[in-house]
Amino acid sequence: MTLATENLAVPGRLHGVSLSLRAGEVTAILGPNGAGKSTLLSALAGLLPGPVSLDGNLLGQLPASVRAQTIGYLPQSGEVAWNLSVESLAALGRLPHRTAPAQDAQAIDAALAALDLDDLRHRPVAELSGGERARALLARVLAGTPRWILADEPLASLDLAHQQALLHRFRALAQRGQGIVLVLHDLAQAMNHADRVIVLDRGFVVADGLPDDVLDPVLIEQVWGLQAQWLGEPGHRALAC
Ligand SMILES: Nc1ncnc2c1ncn2[C@@H]1O[C@H](COP(=O)(O)OP(=O)(O)OP(=O)(O)O)[C@@H](O)[C@H]1O
Repeated sequence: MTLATENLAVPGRLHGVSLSLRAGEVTAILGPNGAGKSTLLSALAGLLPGPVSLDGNLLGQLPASVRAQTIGYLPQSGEVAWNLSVESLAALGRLPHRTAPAQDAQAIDAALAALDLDDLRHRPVAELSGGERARALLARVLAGTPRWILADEPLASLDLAHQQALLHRFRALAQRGQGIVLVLHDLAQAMNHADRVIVLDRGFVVADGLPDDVLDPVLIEQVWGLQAQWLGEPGHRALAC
């Protein structure tokens, strides 16, 4: 099960990106502001033109319904166009499916529980805090039970406890065979929770591999311009700058 691209170029934004992502793994896409992370994620989701393939089939040639069932995409912006309830927002994740109401309800309940939204399920999204709204938007993605979850900075506005819970949830989903692709800024989260990291700089992939191999102080200084060193034990590392 792969989501792959070959020589992907978006003028001025991405240059000759080739990679093959594997389901069952948590992949973190890292890089400074403007490096091209969101552009890459939206291209992988099929939202920009480019040669992206799912298990060898070009995304553009797959029916829209199959793409929508298979890839769940969480954009960086936390905007919600309509003032739906949290539950109704999550239910939008079921639209690509034609399953029985009971099955839909089960998927929605599971997504709301996973995001700690049970108590907020009837609340209009306009009356949520930023972090609550971010969790509600992610619930929509989880409710769709997609094989691939592509999430752009899903942890950005969450408190520490919800960040940890979500990282563990992503791990559990990967263990069940889903492909998890996260744009992150926190290198320690990538180091501790990703199976693979891809580092972008000015539109180029400059590193791709195991977190421990890729995120060495030399690369961090080269890409982020920071002198840093890792502290702590594997799985619980912290970055001192
Ligand atoms: N719609 C667009 N049209 C043209 N250029 C864009 C567009 N969106 C982003 N860019 C530019 O493309 C480059 C990559 O942007 P992108 O949003 O992919 O970066 P990013 O790595 O996700 O950054 P950040 O960490 O700030 O979210 C930037 O130089 C940005 O200014």
